[in-house]
Amino acid sequence: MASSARVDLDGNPIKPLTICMIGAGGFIGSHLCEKIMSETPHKVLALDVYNDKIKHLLEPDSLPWSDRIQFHRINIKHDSRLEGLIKMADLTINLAAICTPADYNTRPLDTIYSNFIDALPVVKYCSENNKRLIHFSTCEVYGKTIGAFLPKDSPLRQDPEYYVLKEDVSPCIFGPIEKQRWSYACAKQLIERLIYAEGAENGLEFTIVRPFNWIGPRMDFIPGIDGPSEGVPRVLACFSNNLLRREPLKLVDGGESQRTFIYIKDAIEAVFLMIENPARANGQIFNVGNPNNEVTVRQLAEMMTEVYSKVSGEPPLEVPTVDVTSKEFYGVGYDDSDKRIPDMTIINRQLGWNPKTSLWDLLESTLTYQHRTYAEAIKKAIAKPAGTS
Ligand SMILES: NC(=O)c1ccc[n+]([C@@H]2O[C@H](COP(=O)([O-])OP(=O)(O)OC[C@H]3O[C@@H](n4cnc5c(N)ncnc54)[C@H](O)[C@@H]3O)[C@@H](O)[C@H]2O)c1
Ligand SMILES: O=c1ccn([C@@H]2O[C@H](COP(=O)(O)OP(=O)(O)O[C@H]3OC[C@@H](O)[C@H](O)[C@H]3O)[C@@H](O)[C@H]2O)c(=O)[nH]1
Repeated sequence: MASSARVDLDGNPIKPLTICMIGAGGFIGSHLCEKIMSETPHKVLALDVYNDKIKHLLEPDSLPWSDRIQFHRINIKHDSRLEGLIKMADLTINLAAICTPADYNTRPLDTIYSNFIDALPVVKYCSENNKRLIHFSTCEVYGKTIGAFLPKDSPLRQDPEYYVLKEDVSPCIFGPIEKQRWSYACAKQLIERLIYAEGAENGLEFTIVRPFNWIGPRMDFIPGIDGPSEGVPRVLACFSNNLLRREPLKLVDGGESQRTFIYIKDAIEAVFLMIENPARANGQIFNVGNPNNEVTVRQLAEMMTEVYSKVSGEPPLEVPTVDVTSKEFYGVGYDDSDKRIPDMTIINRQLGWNPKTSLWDLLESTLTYQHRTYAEAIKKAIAKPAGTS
């Protein structure tokens, strides 16, 4: 229910905002728009090249929030309407980016342009027009952990000092230039530094968000169903696709890398607190993740296999996983983050936020969605003889 009697964490009333959301048609944007429409009186100017994931919020005109959301089909690379839309808003949230690892080493130029060059005018227009900016960076700016460089049997590898990632302490550790995987992380790091400098020198009011593997419904695409057959999405969609097609899940380089996964709905709560508590969020860089949900990619594959079997009623495959090299899977120039545990001190102190959902529970609701949304379409696609349309 939209209500104008909302209060912030300090008990002050929150005035209705106009938010210019760039990349609103993506995974995170769609969840943010959904919650803003159903729970607040705020208006959204939704900018993206696509709107499939927010169609349900735009049509029909009779929706209760139809006067509070406007879609603008804009490519921010070249559209003179961008500054005008930023000027119309109180706050800009920039989500637009190429952010799938399969692109970082195969399309490094597009990746660097998208994550750095294309974000420049957004930062400039916010700064020049005294508009607040919430910019989406990434946990990848930390790169590898210090612990990754210790001998395998070093007891220091167990010491959190060597692996927990802290916004104001941890270094950013990337591989060599020929490992083009780091094109994304490096571009994101430089735009963070630029935003920080705009804050320091020109008084830009900013918040930087570093998401740690947010997952849930509507993430990426299922190859051959609502995205290209040869496309490689992020791991949730890769493994969902394998499960839906009853193929073994592919473990890159043994599936030894570790990640912490957070449910999109928990993470969106954190973004809401940032939106509505500018005095506590301005000038801050926030890790947003769930340190309690750590697994290796192999463990993720095993858990997803078990959960999918439960929600679909289909028995798991006898051989549920298969090993592939990163060169086979991603091509030359791939590299990986070894481990990603977010430190939560700053977000706890500033916003009092904590994630809630366990990995099992978030996989259960997400895979239920994947099964309901895609199982029939996959069956039809598989039944169709090759070459027919
Ligand atoms: N999902 C995660 O776990 C995660 C982790 C770390 C960082 N992030 C960051 O969060 C942001 C959003 O991620 P997401 O998971 O929603 O990705 P997404 O790909 O689903 O969303 C990005 C959206 O930006 C749009 N976009 C890209 N370039 C554009 C352009 N030139 N003009 C207009 N629109 C453009 C895309 O069409 C897409 O809808 C990105 O900046 C990403 O780097 C996400
Ligand atoms: O089929 C697959 C897909 C992926 N993987 C592995 O699973 C791990 C996670 O892969 P993801 O595709 O989710 O991407 P990563 O976690 O490496 O990076 C992500 O991190 C945060 C964001 O900035 C981006 O969304 C993305 O860069 C990697 O180790 C990858 O090699 C597999 O083993 N099999």
